[in-house]
Amino acid sequence: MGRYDLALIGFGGVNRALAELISQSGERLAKELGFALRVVAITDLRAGSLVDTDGIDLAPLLAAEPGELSFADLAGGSADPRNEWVIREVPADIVVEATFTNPTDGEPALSHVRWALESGKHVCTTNKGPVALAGRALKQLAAERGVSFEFEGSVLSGTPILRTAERMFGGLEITGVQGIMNGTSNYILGRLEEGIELSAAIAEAQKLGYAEADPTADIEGHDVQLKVMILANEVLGADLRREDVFCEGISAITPHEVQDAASKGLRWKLVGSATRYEDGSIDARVAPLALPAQHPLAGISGPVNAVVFHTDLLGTVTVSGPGAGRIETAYALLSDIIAIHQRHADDDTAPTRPVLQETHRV
Ligand SMILES: NC(=O)C1=CN([C@@H]2O[C@H](COP(=O)(O)OP(=O)(O)OC[C@H]3O[C@@H](n4cnc5c(N)ncnc54)[C@H](O)[C@@H]3O)[C@@H](O)[C@H]2O)C=CC1
Ligand SMILES: N[C@@H](CC=O)C(=O)O
Repeated sequence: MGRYDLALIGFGGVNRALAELISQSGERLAKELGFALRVVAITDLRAGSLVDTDGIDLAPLLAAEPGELSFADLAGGSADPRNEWVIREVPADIVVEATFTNPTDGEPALSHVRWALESGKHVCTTNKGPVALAGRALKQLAAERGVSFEFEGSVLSGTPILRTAERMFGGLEITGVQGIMNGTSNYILGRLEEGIELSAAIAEAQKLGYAEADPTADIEGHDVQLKVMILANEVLGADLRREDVFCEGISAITPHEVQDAASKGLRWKLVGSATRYEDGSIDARVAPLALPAQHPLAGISGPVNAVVFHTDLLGTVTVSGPGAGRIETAYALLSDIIAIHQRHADDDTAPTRPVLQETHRV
């Protein structure tokens, strides 16, 4: 049976959940999927870096409280994340990028992805920054190096919206997308409706693992802005920059407004949309809307998200499922790894790496 060696960049909620999945269910998954997974490197801003090309023993790391983890005193460990060295030099097959999303310039995640692709390694990421701001260039780089760049978790977490559109909508013309694409703000709007204060609702979303490290991105709509860019670029063939997407968040909406709307049968939702017009122009925006109960997005509650695709032959098609959550997003990474396997398992031109044991090949 083949095996993929992984380098995890960022060891917060999502990559820890992936490590847990590998540690607890690795054998079952290997039987089902036909390949094993092993973690050979982890880097984290706070914990440092840890490398073991024979495979890191994940159980003791997962037993430690996230805030207390330090790799400095472990064999193969350092207090320094050494991201570039780890990404370029450690013989991993797949680099799994799950550091903070930076909506302004995508860094440093953008560099992490670029270094990995330049080194001939596959990349999967849940980080929206590199995908939204440089997706086209990164896909080009991946194609040149004969590797994959996968990012299913960048929109709707583990709900396979990008792959559904790519693989299942052949022959359809998609003219627009409209959706609830942020679990945190949707969860918060629901809690405001129940009478919870904004600050308390944000704290809950953080504890549940839905919110960004800086929840401003969730509240002010920047997270959805990136997701609209990704969807429009992937599904509508657009090439949007951030300034092309109008953005207004939910920070100005009061609990009273949410409750008042609910009493009139309306639900406030943070809606992202992109519409392609006949002249080829695209209108893309993020804004809170008070939706009537019969709208397909009005009943989407909590961290659940949904996207309505407008198509020529089917009318509207709605995909709905988890939009945030550590385990749900780790599943997106697993689905990316499966996609890499499906695409490359038969490659006889696997990229060469500096230190490559035969067992690293799949
Ligand atoms: N949590 C969720 O529901 C979802 C998260 N995402 C995205 O996935 C990524 C990870 O999310 P979480 O794990 O929830 O975030 P998190 O904040 O729990 O973890 C991020 C980790 O990255 C580390 N980090 C930050 N900068 C680093 C650097 N330069 N080098 C090494 N490590 C670095 C931090 O120390 C932290 O441990 C984010 O980009 C987020 O936007 C995407 C979909 C859903
Ligand atoms: N903070 C984001 C996480 C997923 O992208 C959200 O709440 O949707």
